Amino acid sequence: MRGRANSVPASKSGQLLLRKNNETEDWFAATRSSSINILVTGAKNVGKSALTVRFITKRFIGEYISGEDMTYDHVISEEKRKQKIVFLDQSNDEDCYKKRMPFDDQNLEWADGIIVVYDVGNPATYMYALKIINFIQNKSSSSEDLEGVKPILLVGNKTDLAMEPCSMRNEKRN
Ligand SMILES: Nc1nc2c(ncn2[C@@H]2O[C@H](COP(=O)(O)OP(=O)(O)OP(=O)(O)O)[C@@H](O)[C@H]2O)c(=O)[nH]1
Repeated sequence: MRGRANSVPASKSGQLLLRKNNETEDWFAATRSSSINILVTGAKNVGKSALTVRFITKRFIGEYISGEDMTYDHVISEEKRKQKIVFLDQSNDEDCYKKRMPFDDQNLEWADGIIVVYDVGNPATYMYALKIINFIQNKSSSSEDLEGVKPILLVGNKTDLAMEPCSMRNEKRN
């Protein structure tokens, strides 16, 4: 564990409630009816937790729990209307490329949308992300439980690292 969950600040626009993922059947049922649910998935170490916390707090911070499944509750307010969004951030393990998928059917049924993250500097994580998207699309079209095709967002993360050699080259030129 690299982060300190208690020091994650609340966002100005809503509430950040972060907890270790210990959801039960009741938790799935309750959140399905009361919130917009987002599954965050992808290869290990691509920045799933960092990206989720950055979206909620608007800042890149190192103070979050990494390497564990987590859920984050976030409330957004728009025109006096409040909407709760729950993120399920699933940690992956070293053997993730060998395993079929990092989530189960229940996770997929629960999700209203899926964010698939890859590291722009690591092609293997991109190939894995495509595999995940392919799996979800095939599953959605063949399963009645999934209620049609879910929106999927493919996100390339760690762009700052990918740009580094280029900007260093430019500095040398100037
Ligand atoms: N430079 C840089 N580092 C990042 C970025 N996003 C995440 N990291 C770092 O990458 C490492 C992994 O980030 P996590 O958010 O824990 O990755 P994860 O995908 O949740 O990892 P697992 O839970 O182990 O599957 C951490 O050291 C982060 O600080 C980014 O955009 N840029």
